[in-house]
This record gives sequence, C-alpha cells and structure tokens, in this order.
Amino acid sequence: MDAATTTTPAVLILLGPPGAGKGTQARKLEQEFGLVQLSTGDMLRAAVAAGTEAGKQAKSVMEAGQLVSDEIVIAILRERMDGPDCRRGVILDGFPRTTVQAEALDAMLAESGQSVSAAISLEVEDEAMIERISGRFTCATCGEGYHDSFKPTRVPGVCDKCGGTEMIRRADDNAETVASRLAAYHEQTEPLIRYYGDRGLLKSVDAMQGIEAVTRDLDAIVRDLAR
Ligand SMILES: Nc1ncnc2c1ncn2[C@@H]1O[C@H](COP(=O)(O)OP(=O)(O)O)[C@@H](O)[C@H]1O
Repeated sequence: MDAATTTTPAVLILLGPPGAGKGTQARKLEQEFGLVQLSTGDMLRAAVAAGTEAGKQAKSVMEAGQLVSDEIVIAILRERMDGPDCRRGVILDGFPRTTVQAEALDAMLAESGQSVSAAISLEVEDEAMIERISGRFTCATCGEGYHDSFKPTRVPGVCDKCGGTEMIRRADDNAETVASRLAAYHEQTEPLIRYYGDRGLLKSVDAMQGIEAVTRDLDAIVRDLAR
C-alpha cells in the first residue's frame, strides 16, 4: 500500500503503558506503510543528550518516571510535525499522554485540515510490563532492541541481530522508575482511551500476544482504515 495515496490514514496514535511494545510496533508500521514514526520519548532523550534547554528540564523528570510538562512536549512535537517527511503520514508513539496533549494535537492538526485517523490501544497487564522492562536491553553495536524476557531461548547478553555483546539499558528502565511510569500511565494517559472512544477513533489490540501476532493485528487495523 502506498502511504502517499489519500486512502492511507495520516495520523495514527499508539496508546499503551511503558513496555507495551509501542516503539517496536511503530517501527514495523513505519516500514510496512511508509509512515513516519514520531516518538516523543526518543525526541526527549535526544534533547537530553544534546543538552538543550528542554533537555535540561526534562532529564530529572524522566529519570523519576514522571511526565515531562505538556508545554515542552507539545513544542517538541509541533516542531517535528512541521517536517516535510511527516506529510506521508505519522505514527505517534508516546504522544499524546495527557488530555491537554490530545486537545493540543487536535488543534494542531485542524490548522492543516487534518485529524486523528485512529488511536490504537495496546492492551497489557501491569505485571507483564514490569517483567518486560526489567529484561529490556539495547545492543550498543547495532541499536536494536534486545528483550530477554520476550525470547527466553536467546543466548544471554548476545544480540541476535549482529552478535554484539555490549548491552545498554535506558536510564529509566529500573524497578522504581517503572512503577512511577506505570502510575503516571494509569492516572494521566489511560483517560485518553475514553477520549478517543468517545470520538469513535479507538481500536484495541491484545498486546500480551507475541510481537508477530500484535503486528498482524495492527496491520489488519491499518489496512481496514485505509479502505
Ligand atoms: N508525551 C509525553 N508527555 C510527557 N512526557 C513524555 C512524553 N513522551 C515521553 N515522555 C517522557 O519520556 C519518558 C520515556 O518515554 P518513552 O520513551 O515513550 O517510554 P515508555 O513508553 O517506555 O515509558 C517518559 O517516562 C516521560 O518522562
């Protein structure tokens, strides 16, 4: 399917708690449908690494597992959405995370005559999240995710993509921070399920399934939307 055709949904939102697989699935949708993945988490980590003003403010908030201010995140997303590549259509991964952000997104899109195509909720249980995140590592050599707990047959500490042996862990992927991130999700982000449900835009996927099964369900939803 060609994402440049008008039949492809232009703005997809992936909703779900930390560790639900939003990033993994967004990258697959990006390849499959030619959409652009926009991860506010990645943008914020880049801002922290670059030491920008927004990054300086975000750093300690992220390390505590809390949400960065709506003002900062909305500004970062708005700037990125202006990129010409975003005209192909976008998958928002990690945004919106509050009702204020959802309203800002609606207003931002309305300025260019666009609207949200669908919000897809990746549904998972809290216990599974904690387990997944504590087994989440990234290969330092190729940058691919290395999720121990997803694939118990893997050789521990060896990347199955490139054989690299140096694994890095995100600063906020530790037990205390994960608990705060889950709490922030339930309090501030979960209300968005109702927000998009009320607007007839909500779709749900059982994200307790394996990665391939979740991808299959997401593909079916996106193809259906494009019809
Ligand atoms: N839309 C957002 N609003 C506020 N904070 C955000 C947003 N997106 C990302 N963040 C910050 O970045 C952190 C990491 O986000 P992300 O990479 O999406 O990971 P995860 O979904 O695993 O929590 C969050 O815990 C939060 O501090």
